[in-house]
Amino acid sequence: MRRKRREKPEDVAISMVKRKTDRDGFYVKEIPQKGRGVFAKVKFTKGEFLLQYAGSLLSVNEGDKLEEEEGSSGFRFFISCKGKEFCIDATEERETGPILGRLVNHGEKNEVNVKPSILDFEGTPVICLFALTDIAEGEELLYDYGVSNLPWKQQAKAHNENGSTSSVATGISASLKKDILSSLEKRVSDQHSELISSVIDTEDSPESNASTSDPTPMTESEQNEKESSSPTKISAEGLETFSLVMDTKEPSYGDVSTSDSQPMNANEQNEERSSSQEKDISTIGTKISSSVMHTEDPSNSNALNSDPQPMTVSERNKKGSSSPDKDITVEGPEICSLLMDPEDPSDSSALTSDSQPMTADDMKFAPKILMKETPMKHTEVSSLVLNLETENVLKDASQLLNEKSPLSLEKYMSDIGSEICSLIMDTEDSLECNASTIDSQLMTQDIPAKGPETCSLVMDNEVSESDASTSESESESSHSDDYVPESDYSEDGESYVIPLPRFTQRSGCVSV
Ligand SMILES: C[S@@+](CC[C@H](N)C(=O)[O-])C[C@H]1O[C@@H](n2cnc3c(N)ncnc32)[C@H](O)[C@@H]1O
Repeated sequence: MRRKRREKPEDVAISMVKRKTDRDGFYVKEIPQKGRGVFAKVKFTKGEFLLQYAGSLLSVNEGDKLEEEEGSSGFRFFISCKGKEFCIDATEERETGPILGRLVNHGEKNEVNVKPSILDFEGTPVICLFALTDIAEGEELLYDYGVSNLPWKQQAKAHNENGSTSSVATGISASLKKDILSSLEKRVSDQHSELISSVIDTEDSPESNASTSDPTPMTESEQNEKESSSPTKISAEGLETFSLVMDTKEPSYGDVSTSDSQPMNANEQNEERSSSQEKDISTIGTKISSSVMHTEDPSNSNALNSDPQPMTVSERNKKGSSSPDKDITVEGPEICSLLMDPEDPSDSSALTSDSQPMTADDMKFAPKILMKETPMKHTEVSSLVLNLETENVLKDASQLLNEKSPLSLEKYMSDIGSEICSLIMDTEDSLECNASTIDSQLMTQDIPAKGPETCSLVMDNEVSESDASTSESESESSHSDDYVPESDYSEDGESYVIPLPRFTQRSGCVSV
């Protein structure tokens, strides 16, 4: 008996296109980080027709216009068929018809199991997906979108390399960054109010004063000795010496406290201890976030209005050498200005018009956070990171405060300085990496516009090796069980198949 000849996959494809429906054997599942994906419910053999990528057929100009106006939807593919270019736009989510093809996700070279091809169906190009390998039950269908530097890849890479904070600043548009920033500002400010109330509560409670538990206030000579001693010794003394620890570690601020010729006497020391801890924590949050806000928005004049003791630089100077925070306070505007973009003259108004420099209390925490010079290059990013970190600082400081643990609080505050510096540097690295990503995406975007033959460049680079090695054997075995569509007119002269390299997506799948 003669064995029935197996139907050619492209004929199966055309008959499914005619029926305007998906074939059975697939299901859709949500995948973390990817959205929906299509999975095989049954086994499929290499070469089999799987699904149609159905959408509206547009001219390249129409597709380009939509890309420009709406950004990339992730569902617009620019293809070429018989020397002409088209766009198939599957952005619209349909209820009926072939709806699964558009949900197939991108896969890396080593994971792809699907091959897209373009068939000519009654003069109209259609994208059909064929099995590139045997596909097991439960396997996700994946094909190569033909776009290098896919945005989600960059984001995942940055996330892996730098941790979650960096990814916040990577791959996001300026407007999104602005939104994040303003929402962070709000959160920081809310958190700060919460912290203030918790500090007030803590101060009201007699047993809760962590600093008063210090049993041995220093004498004047002890205090003098302390001023010149090692960071380790100083840091063990208590919170008020925290700025000395930081100053010693950071030479450019060494004069802030070590030049202070008016050490505190024992009473002052005691008083300082009893009030400074909670106050420092609560005010530094406002100051840092306000500095960021001022830097971002010169018109924001009420950010520091709640400061109970604002003093101008000249007021500070008039206060005389008896003021232990004189030197520190004079430094305030300068430090704030580190956050400003030196190349943007409009920024200077933000702080020159601000008559409320940081106080000495603020400086105990501020120098390490503010002094890093790197952020001058990317004020916006720095502010973002500072906002994030301010929020974390406030949260953690609040927790430590609740734990009434001055030493751990001191250590924590000391640690965060360097963490923030490296975060800012990481973020800047990511930003640079992102800039080059955007460049390459723009290049990728330009390539297909130059003509059908250049469309293949993107795909060629990605799949040429594996594809070239299989295409010949595929052609040879085009009528065998292993049949995979080839790049020739079929026997009836109607259906037309273009191999992978002609299939490319014009731009990244996610708007950047
Ligand atoms: C053609 S759609 C695929 C279906 C999509 N997952 C959904 O739920 O609608 C392309 C979009 O899916 C996401 N995507 C596809 N492949 C991905 C991958 N490997 N990793 C992460 N996201 C992916 C991207 O958001 C891309 O813009």
